[in-house]
This record gives sequence, structure tokens and C-alpha cells, in this order.
Amino acid sequence: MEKLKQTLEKIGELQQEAMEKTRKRVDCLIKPPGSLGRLEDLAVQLAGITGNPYPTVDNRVIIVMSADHGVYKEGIAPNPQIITAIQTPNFAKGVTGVCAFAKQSGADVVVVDIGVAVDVDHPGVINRKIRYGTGNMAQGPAMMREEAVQSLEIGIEIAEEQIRRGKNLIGTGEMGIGNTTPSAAIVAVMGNYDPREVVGIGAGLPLEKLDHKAQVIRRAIEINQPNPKDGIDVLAKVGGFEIGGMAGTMLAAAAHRVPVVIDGFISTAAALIACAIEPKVKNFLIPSHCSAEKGGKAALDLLGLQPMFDMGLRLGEGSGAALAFHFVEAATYMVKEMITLEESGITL
Ligand SMILES: O=C(O)c1ccc[n+]([C@@H]2O[C@H](COP(=O)([O-])O)[C@@H](O)[C@H]2O)c1
Ligand SMILES: Cc1cc2nc[nH]c2cc1C
Repeated sequence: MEKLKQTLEKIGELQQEAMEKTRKRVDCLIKPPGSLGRLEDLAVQLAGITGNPYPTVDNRVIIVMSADHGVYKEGIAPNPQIITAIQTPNFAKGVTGVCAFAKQSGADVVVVDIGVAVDVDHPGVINRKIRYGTGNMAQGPAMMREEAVQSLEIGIEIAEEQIRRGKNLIGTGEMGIGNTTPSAAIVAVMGNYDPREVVGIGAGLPLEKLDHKAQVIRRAIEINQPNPKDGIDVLAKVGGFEIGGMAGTMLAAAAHRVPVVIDGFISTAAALIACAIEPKVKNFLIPSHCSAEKGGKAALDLLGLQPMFDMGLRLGEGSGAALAFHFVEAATYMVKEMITLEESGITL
């Protein structure tokens, strides 16, 4: 609890002076004002996050949190649970979807077993297992409150280690068969939606099973009565260890003024938890894409975030965040590489 408390105390506001400097420069660059659209706002946000009008994001990492879910027993996922354990070492081997995009954008991939249902024995996987999967949220809380705090603190510690190593851009990723169910539960609780409005097919659930998936979430919310004003309560009752780990990563990034790019549906659910715990975190979050998962847009809307792109992605893993790194870097190049109208002798 101490680590979480200290982290929350460190989270501040965006640095206004740096933002004003960057906005002024961006407005004067050799282009019609506003013509680089939201890339301009992104440059200003990066200045506010880092306190530097000319920030660099040349040392990148995707942190992938892996965990399993007790609610899997309710038949809410189309794939065998063991895929979480099989896939987790694959991130360390560099052979998954996110690894392909991370390699292309020059980012490291760090993978953490924060609650996979079996032992994962691979030297490249960081073992911070809280437990062998969460409890079944359709029958009781997914985890105890202390475990929720532990998941947040593991996320903080993993991110802090990366920041200590000089990482200046972080992306959140996850792997967890069944995790679109707790994610939809979080979105339903935070947005006061009926679960049927925000459940989707996840990794390929047949459409005729969506009513059942929604009913399982409805039961989980009814039994556990999560309090939407208390992010830790929601995480404990209807969340997941990897969701807590990602929320912790976001809190640490905000505390250390490092920009953090969120990925798809599960990452966005984690962002809802992080922002419920500390609303100031939102300023430090950079959305990537709009997940094709049905509740993807609703989740981003709840945060008031507009995605950079919408390409029908629904892989998770941090894949969309790795792709978005290109745009984030582009914003920093725009500020540094373009000259101003005045420098080129143009007066408009
Ligand atoms: O991030 C997303 O937008 C996303 C949307 C659908 C599925 N996924 C991935 O698929 C898995 C969860 O799907 P499911 O159907 O098992 O709940 C999990 O490993 C996620 O990484 C990810
Ligand atoms: C193969 C596979 C890879 C994944 N990556 C994230 N979720 C996944 C689910 C499956 C089934």
C-alpha cells in the first residue's frame, strides 16, 4: 500500500509553460495553422507530460502483463485457457504480434507473469505471480482488495524499473484468455451500462454466446456490487491481475512524467481503473486505436479520449500501442525538424 500511496502523491499536473512554448512553435511552423491536426495537440501534450518543449521518445518499451481468470469456467471465452501460458514465453522469444510491431518501431518488449494459471518457466518472463488466476467473479470477488493493491504495485515497480533504465515512452499490453469479460464488466460498472451493450466477441466467441457472456457479467456485478467511485474496489471485484498491472504501469508513468500509450479494450479498461484511482492520470495517457471489440469506443468515450486510428484491430498484447509509437515519434519530429514560416522568410 505504501508504494501505491507514494506514487499517487507524485502525480501532478501537465507543465503549462512547456506546453505554451510548444504550442507557440507548432503554430509558427511552415504549414497552415492547425494543418497537422491532432499531431499538433499530441506534441503539446508530450511537452506538458515531460516538461520539455522538445521531448524525445527514442527509448521505448511495451510492458505485457499476463494472467488468467476464474470466470473462464463460465464458458465466456472461445479458446483454451492454456493459451495464456503457451503465449507468455512467446513474448520473450519475440515471436508474437506485438513483438513484430515493437521490433519495427524499435521498442523492447517486457513480459510479466502476474497471475497465469500454471507455472511459466522461461528465463525471459518476469515472475511476479500473485496467484494462479483470479477467482470466478460470477461467484464472488475476483481477488481480495490487498491483491488488487498488489497488482497495482507490481505494475508500478515494473514500470519504474524500465524508467530507471531510461525508457521515455511506455506502451501497455496484456495476454489473458477470457480477459474481455472482466474488461467489459469494468466498462459496464464505470459507465453504468447494461453488460449486453458493451460485451463483444473477444478473441472470436460465436455471436450466439454473447447473451450468455453478458449474463455472466450481470451476475458478477450483482453479486459483488462494485463501487464505481472506488477504482480498487472495481478492480478487486470484477477485474484481473493483468488489468491491475497495466493500471499500475499507467500510475507510475504519470508519477514519473513519462508518456504512456494505451492499447485496446483491456488496456482501456485498465485506464478506467487508473483514472478512477487518480483522475490526473488521464493527462498522461495517449490513446492508440479504437478496438474492434464492441465496447471499445464506449470505453474510450468514458475516458474522453479520441483514438488515433481505427483499423479493426482486436489482438491486444500491446500491438496497437506499438503501432502508435510511430505517430508519437512523428509529433516530436514535427516540432524539432520543421522550420518556422519566419525562418523561411514567409509572411502570411
Ligand atoms: O485489446 C483488445 O482490444 C482485445 C480485444 C479482443 C481480444 N483481445 C485478446 O484476446 C484475449 C481475450 O479474449 P477472450 O475472448 O478470451 O476474452 C486476450 O488475450 C486479449 O489480449 C484483445
Ligand atoms: C493465439 C492467440 C493469441 C493472442 N494474443 C492475445 N490474445 C490472444 C488469443 C489467442 C487465441
